[in-house]
Amino acid sequence: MHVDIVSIFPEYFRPLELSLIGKARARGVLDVHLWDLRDFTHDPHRTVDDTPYGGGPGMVMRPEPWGETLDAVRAEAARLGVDAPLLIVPTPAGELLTQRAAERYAAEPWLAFACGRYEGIDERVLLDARRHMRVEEVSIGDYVLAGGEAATLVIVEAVARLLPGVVGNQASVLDDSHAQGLLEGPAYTKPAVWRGLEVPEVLLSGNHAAIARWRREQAIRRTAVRRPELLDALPPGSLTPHEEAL
Ligand SMILES: COc1ccc2nc(C(=O)O)sc2c1
Repeated sequence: MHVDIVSIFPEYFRPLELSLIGKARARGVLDVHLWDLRDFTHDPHRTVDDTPYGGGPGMVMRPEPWGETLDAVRAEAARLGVDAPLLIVPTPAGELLTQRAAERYAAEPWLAFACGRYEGIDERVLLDARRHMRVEEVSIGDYVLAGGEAATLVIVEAVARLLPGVVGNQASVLDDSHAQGLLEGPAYTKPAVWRGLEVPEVLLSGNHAAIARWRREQAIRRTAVRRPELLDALPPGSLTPHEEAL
């Protein structure tokens, strides 16, 4: 997968050189190209923002540098044989990111991210981008960040870990919270007793069927308490009558 990230803070993405994603990049599973928006300005101060039409607080990101940068991103994608990357624009006004969306993004050959700052990007940038690319406006939660960079890091990590070969044990990806529409239950490791706290006996029993049953029940109970709406969203018949009663 190829990922383009446009930002005025490309150094914000140093974390993508570390750990799982850094290793995936070193192995060629993932290719990340950072674009500095200021490289596509033409004034001495490399200006990327201006006051909002209609007044109001803060500044809005100017359309010209964005238009030129996204043209360059598209040209690079075309040069490498991709007719149009999916452009993801993190914004508080976006659709909420879900695991299903991350799975959909993981199937794309090429993702581009437009990281806004200030009060956002001139709307015409998105309108123009939609003439040439699929564009999705995405939020990572019901809170507001200072810009799209942190959200882009979250989305890239949620997507990259789904790519084959990135996470060593692919089975662990399938059992993660939200992977099956449920929250993960509690996990334990050695020692069997720590500060007087014991590991649940079933996990020491070696009875794999009982362990699997216990883990699923724990996941259902935790989901029912913390995120009941996820249970409501499960496909009909996902829970047995016994599990429904938990
Ligand atoms: C100006 O660009 C921004 C500002 C805040 C913000 N908050 C996000 C979120 O997903 O919470 S994405 C995002 C982009």
